[in-house]
Amino acid sequence: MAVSYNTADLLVLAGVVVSLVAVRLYQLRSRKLPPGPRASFWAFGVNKALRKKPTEHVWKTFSAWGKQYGPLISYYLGNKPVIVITKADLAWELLEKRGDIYSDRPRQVMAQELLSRNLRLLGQRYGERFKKLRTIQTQGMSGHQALTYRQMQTYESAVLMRDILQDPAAISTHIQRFATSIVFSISYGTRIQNLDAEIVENNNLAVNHASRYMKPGAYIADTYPSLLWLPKPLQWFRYEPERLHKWMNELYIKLFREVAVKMENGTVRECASSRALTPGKSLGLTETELAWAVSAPFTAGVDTTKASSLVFILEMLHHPHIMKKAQEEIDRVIGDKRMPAFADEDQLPYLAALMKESLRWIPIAPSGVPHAVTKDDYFNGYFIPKGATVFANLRDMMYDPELFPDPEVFRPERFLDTKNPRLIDFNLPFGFGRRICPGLHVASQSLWIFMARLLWAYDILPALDADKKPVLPDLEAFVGMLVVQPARFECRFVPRRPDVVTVIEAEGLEADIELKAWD
Ligand code: HEM
Repeated sequence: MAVSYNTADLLVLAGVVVSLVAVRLYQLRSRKLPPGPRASFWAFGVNKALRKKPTEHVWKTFSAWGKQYGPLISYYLGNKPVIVITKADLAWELLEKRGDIYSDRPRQVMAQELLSRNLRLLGQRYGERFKKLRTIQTQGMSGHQALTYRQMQTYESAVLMRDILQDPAAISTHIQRFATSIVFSISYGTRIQNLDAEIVENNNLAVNHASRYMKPGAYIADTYPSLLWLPKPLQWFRYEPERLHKWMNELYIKLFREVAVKMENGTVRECASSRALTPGKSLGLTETELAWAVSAPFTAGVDTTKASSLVFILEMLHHPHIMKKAQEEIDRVIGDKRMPAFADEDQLPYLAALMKESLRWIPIAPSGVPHAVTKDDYFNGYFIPKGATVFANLRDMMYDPELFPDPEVFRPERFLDTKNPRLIDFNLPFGFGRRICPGLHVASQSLWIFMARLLWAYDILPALDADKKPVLPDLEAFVGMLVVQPARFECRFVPRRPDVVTVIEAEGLEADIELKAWD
């Protein structure tokens, strides 16, 4: 039945809309948002401090604002309120304890809606689909499940130590291969021997596109989503992400279907894809949703592991006395006839503390990954409006003198002496609440075995200049946006004893044989 409206109906409708908008604007103006910079009218709501240098790391701006306005800050991006938290206890209070309303991600027109069609977990809006996609991750990477990857991580780290021996200058590439192979084995049951493989290049490209589109304030459609009301042919900004989406979709589905074929042939190695393809385990998700779900470890797990490993090397170059102390512990427990293994973990408390301090001193996700709030909320007398983006500026939290006295000092002992359960079980680098990094157990295992074996095998020494003087890499030179890593630097890896080489070669050979099961 056709419905017709008369002028009076339309006027009433317009009146209701205008009243609702007016009430909302009144609420936003009259309720007290946390303090912070306010953009001028002529800045069209885009804060000038963030506009000036779009490539500058936002955590630095947030940090400066924290000093000026306090630990809870607000500003506007377009007409969207953004909250920034710079103290961990406030973040735990909001993002963890009130996780039922602080677990959304901000609306991302470019990265999530156009490029990923709401399929990528990292930017996934909170809701039923998120819960299912997240379950796929937690099932595949829980603390318990992560234990089953230790064997593969042990062998991959043996290969990594041998790669460093053979070509130390290519350390960054070796670590990337190590990290890539681990996440690929977890997702698809297949290892990666060579980064030149087309499938790796394509996945890297997909990740690069995703992080490019996630940059806050970089795209006008993110600041002004109302541009989506334009007729489609006039939405110039959607063509490229939509074209890339099609390509990414084909990539992820192809990888997923290859596992299905292996399952039919009985040649599959258990992995996230095979579990998702097992009858009764798909949680009612479509093939496309599952294919994107199992791709998540690649998106979020390669750059992060690589960045943390490079950061560790950088920190050891700047703190040789701490490297020595950790090596003394390792030598005492392990000796020189074999490399450290996961079974030694409990006997290496200093190494465990060193790993935590390494993640604290240079957090590789310095401004965290933004959450969003799904209901109006009040905190400490401030109003936090529904829909606000919420950044937890991890870099500030790691340098909070109340939590970490003398925060500028690199001192692993702070994690040995502590009785604070938050520092004993230190997952602050991995985020908060229902969005906490689901890969944290896998990542911690990769980092632990890498650090243990690297320190057992090598002295990490600065590069030498033409006059044979040591050159320390710059601690301020970092590249990246959401995840940052040290700008390219040079250093030397010197085998600590002649028999180290023999052990590395023998364990490398054994790893080659054992890893054939993942080929
Ligand atoms: C040292 C290495 C790593 C660090 C520091 C790290 C850190 C983080 C952080 C801060 C978040 C956002 C949490 C939040 O929103 O509150 C995150 C999310 C995520 N991480 Fe990691 N991560 C690491 C390694 C990994 C690895 C190895 C994997 C997979 C194997 C992984 C998979 C993910 C996924 C899938 C998400 C998105 C979760 C969601 O949005 O619900 N991460 N990570």
